[in-house]
Amino acid sequence: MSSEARPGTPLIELRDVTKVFTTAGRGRVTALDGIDLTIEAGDIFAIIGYSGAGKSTLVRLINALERVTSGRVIVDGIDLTTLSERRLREVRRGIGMIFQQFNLLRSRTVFGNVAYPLKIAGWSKADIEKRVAELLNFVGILDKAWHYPDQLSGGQKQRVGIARALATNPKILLADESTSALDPETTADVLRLLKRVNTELGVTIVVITHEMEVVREIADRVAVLDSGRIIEQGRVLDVFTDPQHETTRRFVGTVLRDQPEGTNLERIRARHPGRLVTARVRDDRNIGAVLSNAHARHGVSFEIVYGGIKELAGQSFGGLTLELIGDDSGVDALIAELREITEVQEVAS
Ligand SMILES: Nc1ncnc2c1ncn2[C@@H]1O[C@H](COP(=O)(O)OP(=O)(O)OP(=O)(O)O)[C@@H](O)[C@H]1O
Repeated sequence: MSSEARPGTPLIELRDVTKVFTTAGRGRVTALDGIDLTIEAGDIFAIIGYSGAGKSTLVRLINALERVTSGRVIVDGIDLTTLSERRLREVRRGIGMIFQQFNLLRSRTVFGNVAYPLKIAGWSKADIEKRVAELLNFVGILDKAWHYPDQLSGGQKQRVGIARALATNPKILLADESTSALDPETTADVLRLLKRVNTELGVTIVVITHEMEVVREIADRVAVLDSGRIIEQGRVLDVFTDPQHETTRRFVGTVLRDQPEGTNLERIRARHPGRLVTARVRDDRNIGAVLSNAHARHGVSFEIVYGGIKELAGQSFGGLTLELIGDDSGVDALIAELREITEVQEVAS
């Protein structure tokens, strides 16, 4: 791999990639079907999908642990589909990887785990010591250098995993469900560390996840994978704001929880008999101005009955459910006015 990849230039490209497994029990399984994907240098790119969508297969094609059935995988300008096994091993050295279950060597200390890839790469003892100290300092566990993995918490183990993955200065870090085994607070710590890996070290990160919260926290761009196909991709803000596909809407819904459902909705209904609407809230859509004039203009008052607003790519984003109290024509007029600036959904009674 060349040593420089300029931000904004394509670093990982999949062109019309299909991967078919032939199995004894299920016959031919199409794990990936016509995938077109470009990941640019400097990005944190998330690939999200439910179990079986094809995420792991996609990762294994990027680090050349699997070969495509058809199509091309180009990493840093090199077409992996044409390379010999020996050359593929070299390419793999430029790609770090972290895992859900950390995959540390239990018989080695933290130092030994991080030193391992450097030994294999033939580094001198002095260089290894210097590099490992630097890495452990960066991930914040220098004081644990002589501990064994079993003596560490999940978050500390993943820090070791990150230090080990970065040891040989890879340009790309693949994070496969890297926070799925961690509690929410530790997840947030590890995601913050990955963000530093991206901004301070310039490493391009591909995050594989089934959790939209992870995408919201860390990613610049996202591709949604469903049954081996990419059904949607783009900037995280755009995908969250305007999801096109039902699967994407379900993922977005898991993060925002901004619309009342089920027993929540029943409880709200029992207390608020008026018409209920959910309005999309975004920094650039000032629904407050319309609502503050609602009584004067339409004879309608309102009560906020439910809401979920999150920070996303530096903006506030979410939904507010309002009970609108007034006669039907006034409420209709207010909804029409709100719809001029944002999406408004009437909650079915
Ligand atoms: N080596 C294999 N042999 C046969 N079928 C496979 C193989 N690897 C994956 N598959 C199949 O390909 C499809 C996609 O699997 P994959 O593991 O890539 O999905 P995933 O999104 O990573 O799911 P999970 O989150 O459960 O790991 C599934 O139907 C799976 O059974």
